[in-house]
Amino acid sequence: MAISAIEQLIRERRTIRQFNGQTLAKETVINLLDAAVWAPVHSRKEPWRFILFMEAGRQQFSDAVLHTFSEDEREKWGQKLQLDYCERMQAHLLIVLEADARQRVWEDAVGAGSALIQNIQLLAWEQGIGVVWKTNEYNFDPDFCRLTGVKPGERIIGTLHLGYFDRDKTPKPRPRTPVGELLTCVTGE
Ligand SMILES: Cc1cc2nc3c(=O)[nH]c(=O)nc-3n(C[C@H](O)[C@H](O)[C@H](O)COP(=O)(O)O)c2cc1C
Repeated sequence: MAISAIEQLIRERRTIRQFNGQTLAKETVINLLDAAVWAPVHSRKEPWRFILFMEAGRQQFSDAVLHTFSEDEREKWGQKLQLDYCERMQAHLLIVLEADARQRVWEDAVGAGSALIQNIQLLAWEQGIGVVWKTNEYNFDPDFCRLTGVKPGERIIGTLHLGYFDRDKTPKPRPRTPVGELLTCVTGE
């Protein structure tokens, strides 16, 4: 049986960590976000906001990451970071949620935010744009938050790096467990 376009997209999408530096337009990223917000949300108020670093603004993001590094790490990784974050990657997008001490409210917000992130990843992939979704330690660093404009009371649930990539360098998929090994099916028979 032929698979649908959306199934193919879901199966083919891969996390991209190596970008080729081809210019990505700001409008393209905004259009991705504009569609991605149609993710399911279990609250009256959408729980998210976004901080986007592109073009010369990438330097601010890169500097904020560098700020969280030790002297040794800066020495070792500084140059590569500059190349990756300010030249090869085209956009850094922070997905920010309002923190909430109530477990259910928070988990609903993270669930909705995760659905939104997958929407972005799939829509981007469809256009040949690669994405890596990162949850680095720096997401929890108050200095990093301050330097990137994340407000007190907000939490970053994902940093997305976006950009074009060379198709022939698409990573091989990590195998998934066959569903038969994961599924308990109750049919009442
Ligand atoms: C919640 C979450 C956090 C992730 N954080 C990172 C990360 O910090 N660094 C990274 O390189 N990849 C990260 N990834 C990407 C996964 O490593 C990737 O999805 C996984 O290797 C499967 O590869 P695929 O997306 O190509 O199927 C994250 C993915 C998810 C869902």
